Amino acid sequence: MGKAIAEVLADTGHDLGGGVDAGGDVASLADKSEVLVDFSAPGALQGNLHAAIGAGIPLVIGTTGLGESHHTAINNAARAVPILQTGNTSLGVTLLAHLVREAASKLGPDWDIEIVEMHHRHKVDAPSGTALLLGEAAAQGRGIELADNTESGRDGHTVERAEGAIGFAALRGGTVAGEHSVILAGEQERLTFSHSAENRLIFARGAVKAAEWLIGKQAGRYAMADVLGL
Ligand SMILES: NC(=O)C1=CN([C@@H]2O[C@H](COP(=O)(O)OP(=O)(O)OC[C@H]3O[C@@H](n4cnc5c(N)ncnc54)[C@H](OP(=O)(O)O)[C@@H]3O)[C@@H](O)[C@H]2O)C=CC1
Ligand SMILES: O=C(O)C1=N[C@H](C(=O)O)C[C@H](O)C1
Repeated sequence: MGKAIAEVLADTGHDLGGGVDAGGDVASLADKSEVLVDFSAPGALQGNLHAAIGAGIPLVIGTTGLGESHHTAINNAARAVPILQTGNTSLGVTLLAHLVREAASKLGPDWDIEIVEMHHRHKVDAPSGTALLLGEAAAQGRGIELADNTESGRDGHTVERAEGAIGFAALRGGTVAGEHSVILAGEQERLTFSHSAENRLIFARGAVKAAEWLIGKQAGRYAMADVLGL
């Protein structure tokens, strides 16, 4: 993603302050930057939050595989600086989440919701951040807590799917940039909402747009839907 963002920045005329890999000096980078963009690994989050707060600059977080403690740390840091965190920076997925929330709010709990995703062989986290974002949108539409209604990886199950559950299935292979489908399965009918990322540049473009939008905002936690006015 670092390379994709550098490519987009070159096209938009922004200056790239630099980049850090694991063990890099993110605090020094933040000190000479207007905004930080994080596509790395959950282990880098704490250092990135400290760097953004230390420099008093906004932070865009695209890193996935975040757990509850990471989200608590983001919420705390967002009291000091503006932070936008999202499992997917693309325009298409942001709109898709909006549509899924709407559909789930209109259809009753007898419509089972399953989320299927496929990514390249190098991806380490599952389900993807996007799948979780879409699951969260479906749960919000349905008025339930995702954490209490998730079925993920049914290997070894000998029971029926739990009523009202939101199911997740993850496939990995090849060079797939990102495929997501949300299936709403009712009695004798089925609705499928899908998004296909043909290239990683869509995520980079969205991240740059988010960074541009975040500069000058008040401290707080933001999402891609705020950038797109959804
Ligand atoms: N929100 C979105 O729209 C998208 C999110 N992503 C997410 O972004 C993340 C990165 O994806 P991708 O670019 O494919 O991954 P890569 O593995 O290609 O790159 C990760 C980069 O982060 C660096 N890194 C790893 N750990 C740390 C650390 N502790 N401190 C600082 N840097 C670190 C790595 O450095 P080194 O090489 O030294 O290990 C590497 O440069 C993933 O979580 C992915 O799911 C990806 C695409 C879109
Ligand atoms: O790791 C990736 O490649 C991607 N990660 C994000 C995710 O976890 O959903 C976004 C996109 O699907 C690509």
